[in-house]
Amino acid sequence: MRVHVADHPLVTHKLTVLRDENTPSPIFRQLVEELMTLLAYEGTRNVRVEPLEIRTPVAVTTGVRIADPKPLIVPILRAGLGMLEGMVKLVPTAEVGFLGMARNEETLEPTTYAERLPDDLSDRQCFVLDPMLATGGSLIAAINYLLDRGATDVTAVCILATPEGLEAVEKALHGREVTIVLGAVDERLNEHGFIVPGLGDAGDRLYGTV
Ligand SMILES: O=P(O)(O)OC[C@H]1O[C@H](OP(=O)(O)OP(=O)(O)O)[C@H](O)[C@@H]1O
Ligand SMILES: O=c1cc[nH]c(=O)[nH]1
Ligand SMILES: [Mg+2]
Repeated sequence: MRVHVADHPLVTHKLTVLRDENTPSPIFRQLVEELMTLLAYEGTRNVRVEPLEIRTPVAVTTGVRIADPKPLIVPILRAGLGMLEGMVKLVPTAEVGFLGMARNEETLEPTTYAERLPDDLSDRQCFVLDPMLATGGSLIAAINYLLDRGATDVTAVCILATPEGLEAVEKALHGREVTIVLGAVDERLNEHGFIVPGLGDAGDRLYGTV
């Protein structure tokens, strides 16, 4: 498992405002989108491209374009939906699939309540979006879903993670290679399965629910 933690003052600045309990939903949503765009820059470092010859007003030159089949972006509903716009801004030709997952707040076990993905993912670069990696249960379920469909190239982008969650994901992968791009690794998981210091419940803060 490759883990990349963004080390950039703009990310830390935006994260600080995001964590603040006084930040209202509209600003929270905007910041999640902006943070995603910053993390997408790192997350798409290995996006597949193919050569493309073009003519500038001065000369013919060879550049690149994003290769077919296009990358597949998979936001995990609900909270991952807040990251989608930030990602498609950078990769507008990507296809979008969906996984709906909810964690039981007592057992902390995730259940999958919705799925809309291509059947065969064997040749797709997949980008999973979820702001929170807490126990790791939801991300493990999402990654397993994609691997079971044949995916071999999976990158997860999360805003916050815990050391415990990262360890759980690595253990569950049994050596299969996945990349995880993060805004920050927080201190720990608390007894209620929340990230400390974290930002609270990302879905509730994005969508104004309590
Ligand atoms: O690492 P875990 O312990 O599995 O926790 C992380 C999950 O919890 C949150 O979703 P939640 O279940 O609250 O659903 P929501 O996005 O609809 O609020 C979050 O967006 C992750 O999917
Ligand atoms: O801290 C946490 C943990 C799981 N899900 C969240 O939204 N926040
Ligand atoms: Mg939630």
